[in-house]
Order: sequence, then C-alpha cells, then structure tokens
Amino acid sequence: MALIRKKDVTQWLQTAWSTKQATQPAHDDKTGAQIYSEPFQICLLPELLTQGRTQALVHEMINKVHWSRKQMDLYEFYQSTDLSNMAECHLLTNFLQLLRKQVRPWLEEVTGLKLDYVSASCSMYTCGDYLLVHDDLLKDRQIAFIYYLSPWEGAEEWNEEQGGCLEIFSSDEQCFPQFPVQRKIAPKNNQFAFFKVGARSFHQVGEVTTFDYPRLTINGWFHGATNEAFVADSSRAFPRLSYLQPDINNRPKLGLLLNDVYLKAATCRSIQKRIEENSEICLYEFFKREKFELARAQLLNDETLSWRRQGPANAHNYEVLDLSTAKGTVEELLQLFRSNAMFHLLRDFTDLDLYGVDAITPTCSVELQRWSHGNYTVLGDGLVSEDNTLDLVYYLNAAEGAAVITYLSPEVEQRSAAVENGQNVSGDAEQTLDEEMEEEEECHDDSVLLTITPVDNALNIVYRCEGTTKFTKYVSRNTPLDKGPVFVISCSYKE
Ligand SMILES: O=C(O)CCC(=O)C(=O)O
Ligand SMILES: [Fe+2]
Repeated sequence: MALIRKKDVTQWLQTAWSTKQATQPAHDDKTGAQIYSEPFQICLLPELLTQGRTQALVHEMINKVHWSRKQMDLYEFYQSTDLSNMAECHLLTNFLQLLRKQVRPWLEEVTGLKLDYVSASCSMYTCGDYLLVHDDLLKDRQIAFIYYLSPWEGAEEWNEEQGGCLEIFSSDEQCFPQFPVQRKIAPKNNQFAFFKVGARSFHQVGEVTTFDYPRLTINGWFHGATNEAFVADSSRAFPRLSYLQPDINNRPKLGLLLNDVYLKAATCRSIQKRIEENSEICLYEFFKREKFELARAQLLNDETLSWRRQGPANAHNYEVLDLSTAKGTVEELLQLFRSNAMFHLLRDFTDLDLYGVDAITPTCSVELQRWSHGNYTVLGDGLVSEDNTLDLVYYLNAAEGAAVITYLSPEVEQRSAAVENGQNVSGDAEQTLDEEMEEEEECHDDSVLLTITPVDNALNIVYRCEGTTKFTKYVSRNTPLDKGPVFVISCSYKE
C-alpha cells in the first residue's frame, strides 16, 4: 500500500491521468507507475502490497477459495464468488477492505470520478483458458481493475510464450474493436492495473499457454453513476450477413458432384421426415469422395486463394475466402451452394419454399471459412436469426474440437444460462449439487439445442427458428491441428 499513500505519486498520476498525452506512456521513475494513453487510458501500478504479502494471498486462493468453472462463447476460466462473500478467507476479506477504504478514495482523487462501491472476485486461468474481446460496459461500472498475483520464482513477470496477457484493442469510428491487438500487458506479480470503462475500452485475456502456473488475479469494478456510454451502447449493432438470390446462370450437374444416394427420391423423403422431426440432420459423405479430396487439397495448397480476417474483434475472428479468387473444384462447390439446383434439392430435403411457384424471394448467403488456433465467433445480434433459416455447414480437413458450432435457444438470457456448460460431467460432482445448482443445470440443458461435431465431407443441415443463436467455439492451442486449418462452408437459406 506504500505507493498509493505517497502524496507526490498521487499528484503525478492525477496530472498524467487528466492530460491526455500522445502515444508515449507517462512513466514515474521513482515508483515505476505508468499510464498508457493509447488506444485508451490504462494505469499500471507495480508493488501494490508490501513485499512478501502475495505468497500468503495465493496460498489462500489455492487452498480455501471455491472455484467454479465458467464456460461460454466468450470465456473459459475459473472464478470465485464475490470477495464480500468469503468470510472464511481472511486475507481476501482484508484485501476487499483495502479496496473499499483506501483504493476507492484514492482512485476518486486520481480520476476525478465519484465511486460508490466496489465488486471484486478472484479469477484463475489455466492452460487453454481465455476471455475474448469485451468492453466491460455494464450499468454503473466506472473503473475496471485487475490485481495480478504470480509470486513464483522466475515467473514474477510472464513472458510472451506463457500467454495470458491483458490485450488491448483500438476501435473504429463506430466503436468496433479492430485487429490486430494494439498493446499487451503481461501478468506481473503485485501489479495493479485500472482503466475507465467506456464505449472503446475493448480488451481480452489472451489464452494461457503455460502448464507451469495458473494466471491468478483479483479483479472487478468500482461502481458509480450509470455509465453514459452504457446507455448509448444499446443502439450499437453487429454487422449482418448479406443474402443473395440464387444464381440462375450457373447450372452445375448434381450427379457429377454429389454422392448418388442423396439424389434418390427415397433418400429425400427420409431426410425430409427426419428434418421435420428433429430440425437437423447430418449427411455423411455428401460429395463424391474424389471431389471432396480435390477441394481439400486445393484449400490446403493453393496460394492464389485470398483470405481475409473477418472482424469486428468482439464478434468474430476467422478468415473468409475472397470468393472471386476461387477456382477449380473449390469454385465448383461454392457455385453449387448458390445455384438453383441447390435451392431445388433443399426444397426436396425440407419442403421449404426455396424453389418452385411458391418460392417468392428465396435467398442465401455463402461463406468459405478457414479456422486456426485462436479463432472464434461469439454470440451477438448478427448471429441471431431474424427469420426462420436453413443453415448448411460442410467441413473439409476437419479436426476434433476445432470449429465446433453450438446452437442456443432464444428464450433464456443466453450468457448466464449456458455459463455452466460442460460442468459436472463426473457423477461425484453431480451428487454434491444443491437444488439451486440443479435448476441452473436444467436451464443450461434447455438452452443448448444442438452441437455440431466436425466431420470431413459431412453436410449438416439445421433448420433454425427466429431468435435462435449460434457460436463457433474458440479454438484453443490445445486443439491439435497437425493436418492444417479446418475449412467450413457455411450457408444460410431463407424462403
Ligand atoms: O484479467 C485481466 O487481465 C482482465 C480481466 C477482464 O477483463 C475481466 O474480467 O473483465
Ligand atoms: Fe474485462
């Protein structure tokens, strides 16, 4: 606590915080305190507690804190309850008192903001864990803070190979975060970081890539008046897919591309029945094997194909093919998905008005995606279907656990509902659940409608109702991609 008690440091920070300098960080030589001003203001204070106190705190975190696994589109890590709810953890309770009694008034002085109360919890990220791009904007959050704990010898400050940096994004005119990451702040023992929450405070926790240590923090927010940016934020929307009419000029011969079995009338009837009952089906070996192999080889080897990263960073991170550079078998397959023949076939598979006299304005969107480590999509308006849609998902060079798609039902508050996803698979844990937890489990089971497992040359067909949402899970570095990236042809059709 020595640092924030020093009057001259406080004054220096106050001045540095209120004067927005150019890109150079302001740095106090005596204390090592720093303020970055770009892309948004962040302050780093080294040595918050007196030497040697962090070990005991970490000991308490590891031995006494009850951790729950948080797992959703946006994150995967362990979190504790709020520090105000930890009577048995004396050091953490003391830490909360320090935040309330000393840090809060001090931050008011430094930032000039009125801060009423603090909420804080402990977080633990183990190898493969992450927290994707977000802005922290919620109601009355004014200042976000993170206190880093890493008291292990030789690991007091993490290096690039260990991952787990706090990564900072800049944003465009419409306040959408942009790739690439602008600044990385590595975990450093006993360092306290804070920033003002606003419409541009985009940040993430990069995937932890070391098995040696967990990334431990005490983090949370100082709350005050309702954040003005939060009010404005509600009108901000994600970009949406663009839909096109079927391409009538292009007449692919289905018989040359598709596995013959899918063209038989009897097969079409069973597919239709199955989709009617289950809203989904997976058609294995959809294209002729040689077509699939040709397309896969081309996707892996053809350097004239042009890929671009699809942002904004708070919505998705994967590459899409510039369709104008497609040729050969890849082009053939892509053209097929937009062709009248495909609309016709899908009508036969589903009985939807995608073809024929009752089809007034059938449309589709087609995208060829390339998935590698670190790629993801998150839930958001852009992925909520406004109308009923028929989705097709076709994998090439599939790998277990990469580009897995989850569909969620519309009714429940999505993020909190599926937070416990994947929890309590072991029977032991199940038995110790209290009733309240069981209710949460049920809620989660209800909200996950379907998970698509990647299989080579399989065409997944999903009929989704209005309001249904989906995301493609973050591909962690623990997912083996020895055979190269995974390719996904993702299409949506509307009547
Ligand atoms: O741990 C960090 O560095 C940031 C955590 C964070 O952004 C959050 O919990 O909202
Ligand atoms: Fe955050």
